[in-house]
Amino acid sequence: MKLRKQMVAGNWKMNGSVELVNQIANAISAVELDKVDVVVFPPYPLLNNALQNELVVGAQSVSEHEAGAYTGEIDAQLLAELGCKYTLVGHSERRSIYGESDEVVASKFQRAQCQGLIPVLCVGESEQEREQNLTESVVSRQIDAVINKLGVVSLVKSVIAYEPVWAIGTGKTATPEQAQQVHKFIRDKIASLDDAVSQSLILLYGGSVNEKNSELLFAQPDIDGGLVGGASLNPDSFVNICKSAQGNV
Ligand SMILES: O=C[C@H](O)COP(=O)(O)O
Repeated sequence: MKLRKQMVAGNWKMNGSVELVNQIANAISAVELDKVDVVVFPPYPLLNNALQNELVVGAQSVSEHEAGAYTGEIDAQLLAELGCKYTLVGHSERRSIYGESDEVVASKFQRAQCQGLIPVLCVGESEQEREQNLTESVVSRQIDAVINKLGVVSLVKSVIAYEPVWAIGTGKTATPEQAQQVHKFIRDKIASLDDAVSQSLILLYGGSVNEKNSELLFAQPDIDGGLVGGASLNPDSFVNICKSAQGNV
């Protein structure tokens, strides 16, 4: 039994359709939403459809800037006005493909919170960094960028998703023990600064989560659910993953 309410988030990345929004909305009615928070992160053009279907919704990224001359960027204020509750910040694809630095990610985190959005801060090491035993220092550095800018209390209204880069979209999931080890490291690190913040913080695991491995991953004491990519595009799989989280509460 866990005290923290579990959470399962589906990051659709640059996938999905109006039809998929409808299918997911129908499928989710089978989940006990008092036990697990279910959130979908569709591409921006589908946010409104998802909201109309009464899904809890987040954006996949957000601008660090206030509204203005930033062609192609999306303002946190507008996302909040639309009805989004969450936004991802620092997903590894944003860091590696679009060059988002720890500092930019921390600014996005700040801008999101200023507008009442809950940032889901994504952290995780590459395969090479894991082989060099740098997992803890990489994850620490990524989290410290936020703590140093905004203080540990800023984590109260946030979620952290540990997503080892080598497990994203590869089918190579971290074992429950590997994932738990890093989640415990993160929780202990934050506890050393503020125990209450640490104990209430939702920590998600992401990286090739599917309906076969989710139950064991989510059963780990410091894993509070998952950030699911590929498997969140299949309504049956996504619902089964959500159901595997609801059993822990
Ligand atoms: O945000 C989700 C992660 O990138 C995981 O994606 P994946 O489940 O397809 O490995």
